[in-house]
Amino acid sequence: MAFSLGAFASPVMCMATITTTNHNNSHAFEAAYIKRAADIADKSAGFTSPHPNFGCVIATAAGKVAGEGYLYAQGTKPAEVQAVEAAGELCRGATAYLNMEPGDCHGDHTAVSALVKAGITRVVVGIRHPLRHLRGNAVRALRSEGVNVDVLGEDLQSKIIEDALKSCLLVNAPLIYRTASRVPFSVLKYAMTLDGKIAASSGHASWISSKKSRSRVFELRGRSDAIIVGGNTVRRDNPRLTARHGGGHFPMRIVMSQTLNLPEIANLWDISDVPTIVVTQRGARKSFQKLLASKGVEVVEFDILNPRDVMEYFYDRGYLSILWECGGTLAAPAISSGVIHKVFAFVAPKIIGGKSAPSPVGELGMVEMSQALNLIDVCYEQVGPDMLISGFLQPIPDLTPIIPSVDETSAIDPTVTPYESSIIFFYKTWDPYGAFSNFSPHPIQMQDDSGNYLTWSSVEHYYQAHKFVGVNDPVARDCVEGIKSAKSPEEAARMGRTIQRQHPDLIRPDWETVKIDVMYRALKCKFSIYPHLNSMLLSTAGSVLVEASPHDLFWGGGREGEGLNYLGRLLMQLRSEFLGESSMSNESSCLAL
Ligand SMILES: NC(=O)C1=CN([C@@H]2O[C@H](COP(=O)(O)OP(=O)(O)OC[C@H]3O[C@@H](n4cnc5c(N)ncnc54)[C@H](OP(=O)(O)O)[C@@H]3O)[C@@H](O)[C@H]2O)C=CC1
Ligand SMILES: Nc1c(N[C@@H]2O[C@H](COP(=O)(O)O)[C@@H](O)[C@H]2O)[nH]c(=O)[nH]c1=O
Repeated sequence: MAFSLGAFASPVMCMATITTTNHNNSHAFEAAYIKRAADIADKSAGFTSPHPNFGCVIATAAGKVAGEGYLYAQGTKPAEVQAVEAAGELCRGATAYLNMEPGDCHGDHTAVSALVKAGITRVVVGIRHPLRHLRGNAVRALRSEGVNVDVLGEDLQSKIIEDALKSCLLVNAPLIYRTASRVPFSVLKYAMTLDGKIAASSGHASWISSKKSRSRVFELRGRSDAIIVGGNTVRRDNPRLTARHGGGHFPMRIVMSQTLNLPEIANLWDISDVPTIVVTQRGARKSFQKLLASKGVEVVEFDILNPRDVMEYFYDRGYLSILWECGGTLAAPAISSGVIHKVFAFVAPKIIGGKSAPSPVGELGMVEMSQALNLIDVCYEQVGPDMLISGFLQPIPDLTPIIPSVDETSAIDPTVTPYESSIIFFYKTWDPYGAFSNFSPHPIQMQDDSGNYLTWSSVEHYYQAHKFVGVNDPVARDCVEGIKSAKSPEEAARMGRTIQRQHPDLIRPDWETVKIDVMYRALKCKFSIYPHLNSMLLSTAGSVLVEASPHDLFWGGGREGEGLNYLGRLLMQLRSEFLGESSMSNESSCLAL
C-alpha cells in the first residue's frame, strides 16, 4: 500500500529511508494501517484547528479494512465512532489503528467507549496525545477495559514502525510544535528564481513559480490558520492571500506593519470572504487605524512589533499553524527569533539577476558558512517545472519523556513504569508536595571538609553556597558565608545565581561535575532526618516526581516535559534507595537535628 502524507508531510524523495528486515516484515501490515490512519487524518488539516487530526482504520483478523473515519472538523463525530459505525459487526475481535491517542475534551470518553462497545479487542496507537493533561488517559482507559493496546515505539519497535510513527508525528506536527514551543507552528514559504531572487530589482514578482506550484500554495494556505505578510509585500503586491482553488478552509490574513504606511485601498481590506488582522506598533497612524476599523479590519497594537511577540499573541488566541508569505525583510527576524519551524522553497528554473533584487531571507548576522542553518528531514519534489524543497528548521519535539528518557526510568527507580505511571508535580512550598521543594523550611546539618557539622537553613542554602566552596579567594569565602546567613531560601537562590552570573570566576571549577552530587547529599540528609518527609517520599512510590519549574530546564521538568528534571530524578533515586533499605540509616556526613 502507498499513501501520501499531504502537503506538510510530503513523502516525495524524503531523506529518510526504510530498510526491510525480517522484523520489519512482521510489522509491515501494522505500519501500513497506521500510515493509512495518519493519511486519512491529514484530510482534515486546517479544519480541526486547534484540535489534532485524528484518523481511525479498523482491520479484521484476516487483514481486511472494515471501516475508516477521520475527524472532519472540531465538534464533529470522532474518527473512532465513524470507523466503528462503518465496520458494524466486523468490529468484533478486530484491531483499530489510530494515528493518535484520542483526547477526551468533554470527559465522556466517546472514542474509547465506541471502540469497547463495538467489540474491538486490540488498538494500535501511533502517538500518545501531545497534551500533558490528556496524554496516556485513553491508553490507560482502553487497557483497563481489557483491550490490548500497542503504542508505536513503546510496544512495537522496528525500522518500519519508526517510519509509521514519523507519519503520525508529521500529521500532527503543528500541535506538537505548538505544545513544545508555545507559539503556533510556523511555515515560511517563498518562490525564488534559480539565482535566489524573490522578485526583480523593480520589486515585480508575478510570477516566479508555475501555476502548478501556486496551486500547491493554495493547498498550503488551506492547511493554515493564518497567513502573514509584511508591509512591503502589501504595498508592492496588493495580495489577496486566499486559499482559492485549494479546497481547504480559508485562513485569516495577518499584516505586520510598524509604520502603517499602507495603501488605503487594498485587497486585504476586503473582508467579505476572510477577515484580516493588522498588527502594528503602539500609536502608529491612529487615523489609518480608524480607517481600517471602519472597513472591519482588526488592528492590534504591540509595544514593540516583533515576530516572537506576535506569535505568542496568536498562540494565546489559539492559532495552531501559520504560513509566512512575507519577503526577506520580515523573514529574517522571524527566523532569528526562532519562530519559524519549517520552510517550503519553490525554486523556479529561471534567472532574473539584479544586484538589488530581493532574496528570501534578509540579514541574519552570519559571517561564515559553518553558521548556516541546516534543514532537517529535507524533501525534494518536482512540481510542474519547479523544484519544491522543504524541511524543518527545528527537530520535531519529543514530548513524551518526563524523567526524561524512557530507557533511564527503571535505572533511576524500578517502581516507575514509563508512560503508565501517574505524575506528581511539585514546585511551590505551599503545594501539596511542597516539602519536596528545596525551598522548604527544613534545616539540615552537614559535615564540612574539616569534619565540622554546619547547619544550613534549607537545601537551597547549602546548594547555592557550594558553588563557591573550596575556592581559594576571600571573596568566594564571603559569598559562602553570605549565602549561608541568607534570611530565606529565595534570598540564598538570588545571591547564588547573581554572583554566578556576575562573577563566574568565583565558581569552583568542578561545579558542573559535582553539582548533582552536592544536591544529592543535601536531599539525602533532609529526607533522612525528618521522618514525616521520609514517609511522604515513600508514599509516592510508583509515581514519577517532577519539579514543575517552567524555567529551570536542568533541575525542573519545564512547561511540557522538555526539562531534564534532575531534582525529580534525585528524589526518585532516593526513594528507591530508602525503599531498598530495611531501616532508615543516616548518612555519616549528616546529623539528625
Ligand atoms: N516570491 C515570493 O515568494 C515573495 C516575493 N515577495 C516580494 O518581495 C518584495 C517585498 O519583500 P520585503 O521588502 O522583504 O517585504 P516583507 O513582506 O518582508 O515586508 C517588510 C515589512 O514588514 C514590516 N515589519 C513589521 N515588523 C517587522 C519587523 N520586526 N522586522 C522587519 N519588518 C517588519 C515592515 O512594514 P512597514 O514598513 O509597513 O512598517 C517592513 O517594511 C516584493 O517585491 C514582493 O513582491 C514577497 C513575498 C513573497
Ligand atoms: N511571487 C510569488 C509568490 N508571492 C506571494 O504570493 C502573494 C500573492 O498571493 P495572491 O494575491 O493570493 O495570489 C504575494 O504577495 C507573495 O506573498 N508566491 C508564489 O507562490 N509564487 C510566486 O511566484
